[in-house]
Amino acid sequence: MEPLTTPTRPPKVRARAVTRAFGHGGGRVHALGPLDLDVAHGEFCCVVGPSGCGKSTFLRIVAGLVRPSDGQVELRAGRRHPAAMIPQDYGIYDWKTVLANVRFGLDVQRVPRKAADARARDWLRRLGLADFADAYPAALSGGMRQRVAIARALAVEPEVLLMDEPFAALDAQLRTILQDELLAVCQATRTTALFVTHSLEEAIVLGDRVVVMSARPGRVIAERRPPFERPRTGRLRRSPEFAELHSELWELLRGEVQRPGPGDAVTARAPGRRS
Ligand SMILES: Nc1ncnc2c1ncn2[C@@H]1O[C@H](COP(=O)(O)OP(=O)(O)OP(=O)(O)O)[C@@H](O)[C@H]1O
Repeated sequence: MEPLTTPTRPPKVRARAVTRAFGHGGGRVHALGPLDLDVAHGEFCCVVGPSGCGKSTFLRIVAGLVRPSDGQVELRAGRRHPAAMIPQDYGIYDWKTVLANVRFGLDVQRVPRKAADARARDWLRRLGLADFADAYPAALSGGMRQRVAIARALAVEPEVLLMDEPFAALDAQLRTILQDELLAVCQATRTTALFVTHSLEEAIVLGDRVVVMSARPGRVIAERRPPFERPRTGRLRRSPEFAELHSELWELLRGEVQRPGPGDAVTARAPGRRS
């Protein structure tokens, strides 16, 4: 495995020996770790790994939604609301208009209504939703709902954007378009991003770094830096370097997918966990 790079500034996210187990006794599942990961300021870090290896669990730990069983996660940020998360199901509210959904985080932060409306409308415009501010989510397509979720997360100007397979439910064309849009926005705002995906293609296109996790309990087994300059565009998908990296990472992942994991019913104590 290549060593983690040492950023010149302290990492924005630092995870050390993070483990998480669920359940008790014979039904205890060792879901994650021990996992070490640094994400540098402004870095777009993609995490890939076999299904059930603990990717979402790790993201939720970084978001502060789940506690690790052991280990530490530090999120170095100057603001009160440093991180925003886009969950798999988008997490938008059907009873609120598109504008109110995008403004939601700003309302929670008690940003005055006029300023919050202006910022929300600006994000709607950037994501091509300006004409839908007063619509309700039920009237939107899947891709538009996804854009609302992205706009809502970015409207709070988070220092760290956490995304859990945000494009999983979309068709291939729309996924490509939204990948390019996300890339453009994150490059422009230099937002630090931790992005979980099943798709190697997506990870290579978006990531400054692609981190590969083992089968459950997920640990970092490899990381690669896609050799593409920024600003990037989706055209890099057609380059030989892309194909080469994709095939290398796919071999690594295939080994993990085929590796028999510990049975869910087996008692598995998180390594290093104090009893
Ligand atoms: N709240 C929970 N209670 C019990 N087990 C859980 C809980 N959350 C996750 N797990 C278990 O932890 C393991 C890791 O789950 P997690 O959702 O983090 O994996 P994942 O890598 O994100 O999977 P996928 O790629 O399929 O979304 C799985 O075995 C899952 O069943």
